[in-house]
Amino acid sequence: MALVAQAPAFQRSFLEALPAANWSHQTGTTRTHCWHNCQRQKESGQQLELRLLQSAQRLPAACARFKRRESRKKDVQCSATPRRDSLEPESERRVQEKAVGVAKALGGVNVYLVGMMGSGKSTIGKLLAERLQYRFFDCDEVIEGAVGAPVSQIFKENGEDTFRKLETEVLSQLARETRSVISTGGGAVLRKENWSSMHYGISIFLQVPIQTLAKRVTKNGHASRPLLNGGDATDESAETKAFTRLSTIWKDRKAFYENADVTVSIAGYEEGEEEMSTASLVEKVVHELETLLKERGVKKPQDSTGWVTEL
Ligand SMILES: Nc1ncnc2c1ncn2[C@@H]1O[C@H](COP(=O)(O)OP(=O)(O)O)[C@@H](O)[C@H]1O
Ligand SMILES: O=C(O)C1=C[C@@H](OP(=O)(O)O)[C@@H](O)[C@H](O)C1
Repeated sequence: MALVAQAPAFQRSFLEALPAANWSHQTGTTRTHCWHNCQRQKESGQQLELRLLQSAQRLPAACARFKRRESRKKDVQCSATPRRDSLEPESERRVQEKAVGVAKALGGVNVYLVGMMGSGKSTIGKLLAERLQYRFFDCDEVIEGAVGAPVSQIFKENGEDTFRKLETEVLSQLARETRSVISTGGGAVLRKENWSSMHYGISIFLQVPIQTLAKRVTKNGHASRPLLNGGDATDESAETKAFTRLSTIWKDRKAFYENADVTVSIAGYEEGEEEMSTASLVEKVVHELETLLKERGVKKPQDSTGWVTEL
């Protein structure tokens, strides 16, 4: 336990939270896995502790890398291609003006996006961050950067519980940031500790009909979403299977998502009708944020020239 005892507080709690002998690590260019290694090599407890310490140390570095990368970005690249219409010039002017006012009124407070997998947290999060002139973090990507393995692999080889502990650690670190939009994983709402982090900021629940989610995740393939049990995206019934699985997950999580400060729903379009464009959705999110700030009685922010932002 020597290394654990010497580690700084955050790393100590992180190390203690992780199940022993259940971790992924890199050796040179070949990724191997502790669990299998332990079986084969019967590694000593100290070697394992060293590995865990190294992984824990990579978390702040992964957050920092993410921060640098995002701040360098000029154009936001979305992972797929949802309709990203530009708004009419007048709407564009109005929403941008509104976003400036909202960002001032937020005073650096973080915005967390929660919602089911495929609800658009990453896509909308990046665009919202652009509008607010905030940085953008995707929790899953920060975890993947720290561990050096995709989420699906962490689930498969280390188990969901280990992933959830990492997710909690990342959220607690990101809560120390300011002026950030944070896209959480779909299951982040399940843990009370995560809400302790998210309650430092404002949480927005992106509510999307299950049928739409099923279509989106099937189109994307399930590889990156282990909870959908790796259904084959080319299988004709894949969407039906995804719908069934997502419906069960939704039933278990509905109440947790409803803890969010704001709900932005894209329900309301009919079968066959096109999905709401991302630009309109971000406009809606900015509007809901403004409404919330007004309800909370946030004072109209005033800049040094005495100009008052109209909320
Ligand atoms: N408003 C939208 N209209 C159409 N497709 C969308 C929209 N928002 C997201 N998508 C698509 O849905 C999929 C899942 O989006 P993503 O942002 O990765 O969701 P999440 O981060 O919540 O899992 C992606 O292929 C994305 O392009
Ligand atoms: O719903 C969930 O429990 C999960 C959602 C995923 O994130 P997205 O919501 O970004 O797909 C990812 O964190 C992991 O596969 C677990």
